[in-house]
Formats: sequence, structure tokens, C-alpha cells
Amino acid sequence: MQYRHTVGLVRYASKLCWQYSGSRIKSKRHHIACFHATSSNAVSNVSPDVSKTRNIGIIAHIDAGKTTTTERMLYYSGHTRRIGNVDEGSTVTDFLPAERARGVTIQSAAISLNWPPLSSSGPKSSLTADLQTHNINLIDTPGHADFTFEVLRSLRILDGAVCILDGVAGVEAQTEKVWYQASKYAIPKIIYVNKLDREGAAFGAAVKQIAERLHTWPAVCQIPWWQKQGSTFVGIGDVIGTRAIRYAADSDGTDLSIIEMDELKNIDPGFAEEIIIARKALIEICGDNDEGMIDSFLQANEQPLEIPAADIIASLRRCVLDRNCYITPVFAGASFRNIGVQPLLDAIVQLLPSPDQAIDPDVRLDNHEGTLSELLSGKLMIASHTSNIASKKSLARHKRPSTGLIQVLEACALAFKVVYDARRGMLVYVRVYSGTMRKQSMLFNTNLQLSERAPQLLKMYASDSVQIDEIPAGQIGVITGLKHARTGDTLITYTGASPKTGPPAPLNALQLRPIDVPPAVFFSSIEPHSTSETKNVHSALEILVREDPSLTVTQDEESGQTLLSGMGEFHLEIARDRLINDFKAKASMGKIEIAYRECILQPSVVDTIEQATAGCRVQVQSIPPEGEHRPPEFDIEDQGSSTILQDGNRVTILIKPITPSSSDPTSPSQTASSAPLKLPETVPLHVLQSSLRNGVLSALSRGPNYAFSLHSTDVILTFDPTTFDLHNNTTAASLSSAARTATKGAIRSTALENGTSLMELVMLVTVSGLDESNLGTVVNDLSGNRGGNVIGLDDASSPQISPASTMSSNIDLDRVYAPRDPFGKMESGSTGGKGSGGQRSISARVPLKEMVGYLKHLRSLTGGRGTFVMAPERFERVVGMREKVLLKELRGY
Ligand SMILES: Nc1nc2c(ncn2[C@@H]2O[C@H](COP(=O)(O)OP(=O)(O)OP(=O)(O)O)[C@@H](O)[C@H]2O)c(=O)[nH]1
Repeated sequence: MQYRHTVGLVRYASKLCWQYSGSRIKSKRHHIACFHATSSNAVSNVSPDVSKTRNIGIIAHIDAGKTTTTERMLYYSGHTRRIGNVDEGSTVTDFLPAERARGVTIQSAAISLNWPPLSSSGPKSSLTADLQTHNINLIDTPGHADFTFEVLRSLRILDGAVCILDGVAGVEAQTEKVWYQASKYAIPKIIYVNKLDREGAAFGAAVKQIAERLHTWPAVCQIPWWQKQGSTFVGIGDVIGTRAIRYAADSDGTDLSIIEMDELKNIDPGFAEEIIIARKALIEICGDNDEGMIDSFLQANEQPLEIPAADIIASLRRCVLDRNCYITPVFAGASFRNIGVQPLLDAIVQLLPSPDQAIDPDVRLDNHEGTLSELLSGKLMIASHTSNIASKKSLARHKRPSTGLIQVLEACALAFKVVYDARRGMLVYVRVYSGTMRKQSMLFNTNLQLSERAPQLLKMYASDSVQIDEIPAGQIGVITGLKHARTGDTLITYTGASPKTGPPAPLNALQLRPIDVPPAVFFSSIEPHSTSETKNVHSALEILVREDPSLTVTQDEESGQTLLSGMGEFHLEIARDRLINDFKAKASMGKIEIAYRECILQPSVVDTIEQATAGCRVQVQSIPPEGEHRPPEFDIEDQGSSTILQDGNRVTILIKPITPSSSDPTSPSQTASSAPLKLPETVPLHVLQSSLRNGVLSALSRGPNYAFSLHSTDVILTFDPTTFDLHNNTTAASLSSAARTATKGAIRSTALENGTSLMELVMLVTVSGLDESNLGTVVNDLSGNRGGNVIGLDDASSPQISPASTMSSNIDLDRVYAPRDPFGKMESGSTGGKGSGGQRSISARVPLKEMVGYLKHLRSLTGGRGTFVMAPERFERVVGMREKVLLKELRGY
């Protein structure tokens, strides 16, 4: 029985929210209140100094205030003359119509600003004397979990991050997720506790949660200054400078006064005393981690108050840049009230790394991994070459290559974002890692294996831009006019560029740290309103997918329907809005449904099914699930350039040598360097390989029984050039088609013999905000009605979302300094043992289907207090009654 993806196949009345986003209602008015100091007609030829550059991301849970803070940064840096407002849809960075209408960040926006500003001084400027002007490339990332890919691709190219917390909510679930993602890439971070003007704000509690949930030692650099028994937030205590900064009420944040300690002791003795306590704690934590601070302490005659602010900043910077040091500086403010943003900008410049101090990016050359500096020093080339010649058993005949080949490399950059702009066409955002990318240079795209010229380069100021002649190493910029480059592609320039041949091997295979695309878990059909609209709709979809690789478009073979898949319901809704409103496509979107997977069943992994079609011999077998006995050959790891892992499947392409004496297939890398295989000039090895692979992947995109894509399938395709009749007129399409037919045949035979099964996505869910009275009810609901499996209670670190390697495991909470909060919300030195305020949390594994509409239900179970966050864990086979029920739902009978 075959099932087609038809609209309404699965009916879900309720809405899945990956996390609670609060009940904020935002105005739909579009006040564009900003006046940009730059314009796209301007041309800038100033090359920024790399040591005075910061590539920084702003990361946080949804609604923590990222865009509000960014807006102030633009204002103080002189980029805008008025402060935009998220609630009025007038911010610079949320410039998409959908972002302005909904008041949420959907795509990460890249802006450049100078801090301290070049021309202005006085109240709009830095609060640190003698701070030199730096160029900050800032990326405001989305907080909603459906747009996690946006955060991931930004993190890939950032050197540092500011993590913003809501001062009332503290460390929220999505904060933990993005924190650990940033930690995974070893990105140095500072924390800004925002919204301290709100009723219920608790800075001390937030600091304790930072230690408890983010597993880092908070180094409190500022403390909030509350007056009127804690009801009015008036400014901040500068622990590093031992002074207070008071902001005039209802000002734009430039009307502020610096109050030195002597005066503060008269105005607010309690607050002055707390600053002194905080400073001692800061010196202690720096001294525990940095030898330099011990020297400063001794030089200051062991008087913490006598240590110069510059020494503390230098010590903190050493700690932040040290990968093995688990210290995070913490700052305070209320961006909406214009409090605390200038000192935060100072901290970005002072504490976060410049590109030349940032982590050495990962690269891959041929099938060897290393770092960029290893590549540039020639080490990686030597390793790659040595392995090739070793495979030919003729090591003695080959000399080591000089590093000359690397000298051919002029520049390399990663395209981390592609955005369609109605006025300027496709904007490809790049981070240049080495060399200088120049206007009009010929770029070679190592992922697509093609050359494109870069007609124009831009520096972006959110939706505005300035033309530039070059993008030097360490900088972020935009290339316009590229027809092919996609997110995640590596672009290189090289001497003697030839669009016909591309760069010499193995430079043509150089890849900078790839960006993993998470699997799509929801889909919907897209129906053009008329046949004449089909082309327009497809062009618009093509743009959407090039912009956002976490969206995929497929064509259902049987129904002919176009299906759009994505990361969540909200993700697809936004895609629909963009399709219809921004691209004016005349089409409708069907019901949003869950994307299941299909897997072939097999009694034994060695019992493979083979299918041979026109030069392609295909073996198909199922990959045993994780946790079950898995023979060594199924270790899910990349096995060189002939094998890829994609969407839970493993695809290996082997090319048989033409020589009559060699009967064994070899991997392409071996074949490439062995004399017998002579491929036609028009079909070089990489084209042959990628065409065959695309054919296999296409066959895997539709299972034989349920029409969902296949998962846990191992495909080995052996290509025999002699039986295919490979010649100069062979096209990539004909190769793909042969691979596809052979793979489909093999899958069909396997399915006929052994059957297939449905697989569903299991989510790792963390429910928080619970208390003793509703904990049991929520546990029962998750493990009973929803078929979930509770794996832990009060797991402060949400271990499933937090890679252990990125955290410090031995933080003694009693040793963590946190100032007392007003109204006794938080006793310093205690979090109640069960999370903030004695709140309880649950970690569970639950099928995605059962989480649809969960937010509403959870709120009814917990009187509106419970929240949750979830992340995909893995696809699992659906068995027993559950499979019967699901199939019945899918069939509709
Ligand atoms: N009271 C108060 N409200 C704030 C503050 N900062 C932000 N807000 C409000 O919080 C809401 C969310 O602010 P945003 O700046 O959109 O938050 P975000 O983190 O960018 O949100 P997403 O991009 O959608 O994840 C808006 O209504 C802001 O006006 C603050 O310091 N105090």
C-alpha cells in the first residue's frame, strides 16, 4: 500500500510551539524611525585594522531583548539618530516585513558599527577613558527554536558572543541551548542581564543560575542599582571601576552621571558597600584563574580596591580568551530604559577577541581535517598528499610537495548567509578567513565546483550598505551578483584563476568548517493558484531554499505536489508569509504536517540486496539503530571523501578502475591518483562522484511504502565506467538518473523481501517552571498520555542539550558571589537546591507528534506557569500498536 503526502493526511488542530514565547502582543504599525548615516551609494575604502575588529553575535532565549539592545548599540555608535522600537516595528535589524509585523527576529541581521564612535564624544561615547575606536560586526540572531539554524550558521563565523538574559526569567531553556552551541564552537562569551527595570527582576538569582545551569563561574562586573526599596532601577554599580553610573529617568541613556565611591557612600551607603564586596569577589575569581591577577594583587599590597581597573580588564580578557577557563563576565542593564548599553559596548571591545585571537577555524582538504593555520603552513597539504601516494604503494617515487600549492591560494571565505534583496538581488554574506577578497575577482566555489565572478562587494548596516573594494581576512562582508553560492559554501580565490579548470587539486576540494543542516521535521504542500503561476512559485521557492537551507523543496512523484519541509510550524508559516507577501507568489500552503521517515527492515545486516543498472551496482542495507548491536562497519562516522552521512543515511560511491587487471573497486581518492582510470575531460572525477551521489540521495528522498524519506539506510554504489559507456557527451543528469534508478530498484527489492517501517522523531524535552503540586501531574501526562520517557528531574544542566565537554563540573554554588535581590527574592549563596525559587523541572524523551499543542495543555496543567523547550534527538522506529494507530491516521481509515 502506498501513501501519498496529501494535504490534511494528518490532522492537527493544535499548534506546536517549540517553546513558550510569552504573551506579548506587538503593534503592527511600521514606524521607520531610523535615519541611516550611510547609504548604499557610498563607497568606503578604509580597510579595518584586524586587531580593532570584533565579530560578535547576540544570542539568547526568545524575547530576552536582543533586538532592543542592538538598537541602542546602533544609536550610541552614531549609526542611527533615533532609537527604534521592537513593539512599533521600527528597528533596524528586524527589517523583514514579517519580522516587523510579528515583532520577532526571523533571520540574523549583520551590522557594522564603530565603538567608540569615530566622530562623537561626550555622553554618547564610551565610559572608558582612552578606548580606541573599534569596528564591531554584530549579528543579531533569532531566539525562536524554529530558527536555530540561523543561530548555528552565525555561530560558525563569530569570534565572540554576548548572551542576553531576561532579568526576571533568568536562564531560560533556549538560553542553555544556544550557550552550549556557542561553547561547542569554543566561542568566548560575556553575559548581559537585561530587563532589570521589570517588576520581579532578580539579578542575584540570575547570577546563581548562570553558575548552576550554564556551568560557568560568573565574574560579576556590574551590579544593579535599585532605589525606592527595589522598585526603581536607576543605574549600575561598576565593579571594575569601583563607581556607580546613574541614568536620568526617561532619557535616551546619554544623560548619565558617574558617581565616584566617596560620593556614593553618602548617597547610598548600602550600595557602595555592595560594590566593594563585589570587587573583592571579582578579584578573587580572577586570581583563582589568572596568574597576572595574583601579580596585580601583590603589587597593590593585597588591597583589592587598589588594583587598577585596567589590570582587572586585562585579567578578565585573558580568562575569557582561555578555552580552559570557565569564567564569564556578567553585566547588568535595562536596554529598553536605555540603561547599561554603553558599558556593554565597552566590554565587547575590551573582553572579546579580535579575529586574529579567535579560534583557528576547522578546514578539510580532500579527506583530511585540520585547521586553517595548518593548511596555510603547508602541514595539511603534506598530510593529504602523503596519504594519496601511500595508497599507491609508491611512496619512494614521490617527493613531498612544497607549500607552493598553498601559495596559489589568495583568499578563502565562508558564505554563511544568502539573502534575497529586491533591490540588489542575492546578497551572499561571507566571512573572509585568509587573504583578501577583491571586487571583480574570480571566485571558485569548492562545494559546487564552479567559478563565479564577484562583481560588487558591500559592507552591511542591517538593510543598508556601503560599497567596498575588498574584504580583508577577519572581516564580514557581502558579495552581490553571485548566481550559485549557497549558505555553507567555501569560496576561494587563487592566482592564475581559470574559470574552465578551477584551482589545482587538492585546493579545489578545500572546505572551511561546514554548517550542519538539521533534518526537516514538518512539511506542507504548496499549490500554485494556476498552471501559469507554477514557474513563478518555483522560482520563489528556489530563492527561499537558497536563503535558508533548513527549508527543503521536494516534488512528490505520484501526486506531483510540491512539498516544502522545515524545522517547525512557525518556520513554515514564516516561509509561507515570505513566499506570498515578499515574493508575491500566487500559491496556497496546505496543512502543516509531521515529516515521518521510512526505514527498510532487514533480518541481517550482511544480507544485502544488490541491483545493477547501466554501470551502477547498488547494495542497500539497513543501519542498525543506535544503542543496538552495530557491527564495526556501521560506525556512523565519515569514512573519507567517498562516503557521506546525510539525513541519517550513509552513501558510499565507489568508482571501478577501467584497467582490466584491477577488478576491485577503489575509493575515488585512490582512483584519482591511479593511472588506469581515464575519465572524459567533460566528466572529471568530482562531477562523476557528485552526480552519482545526487542520484542516490534523490532515490532516498521517497520511501517505497509510505512516501516519506528513507532513514537509517546504507547505500554502496559501485560505478563501472566501461559498462556505462562514459564519454565526452555524458551529462551529469544521465549519471544521476542511472544512480537513482539503480538505488530505487535495490530499495524496492529490499522492501518487497523484508518490508519497511515508519520512523518518528523523538524530542528531548525540558519542562520547567513547575512546583511540587504539579510535578507529578506533568510527569504522568508525559509518560502516560504522550508515550514519553522521563529521564530526569531537576537536571539543572539539561544534559541532553549540553555537551559535557563544554562545561565546568565543579562549581560550588556557595562560592559564587551574587548580590542580594530586593524583596528578599534571592538569598545570596542559595538557589534552593531545585533551581531558582525551588522550581522543579523535568527532562523527557517524547515523540514529536505528542508535543504538538503541548504548550496550551501544559499551561492548563500548571496554572500558566510551566514552560518547555525541546530539541530533536533522533528518529526511532514506530512499533506495535503505535505503528498501527499512526498508519491508520496517515491513511485516514
Ligand atoms: N521592561 C523591559 N522590556 C524590555 C527590555 N528589553 C526588551 N524589552 C521588551 O521585551 C520584548 C522583546 O524584546 P526584543 O528586543 O524583541 O527581544 P529579542 O530577544 O530580540 O526577541 P526575538 O528576536 O524575537 O527572540 C519587547 O517587547 C521589548 O520592548 C528591558 O530592558 N526592559
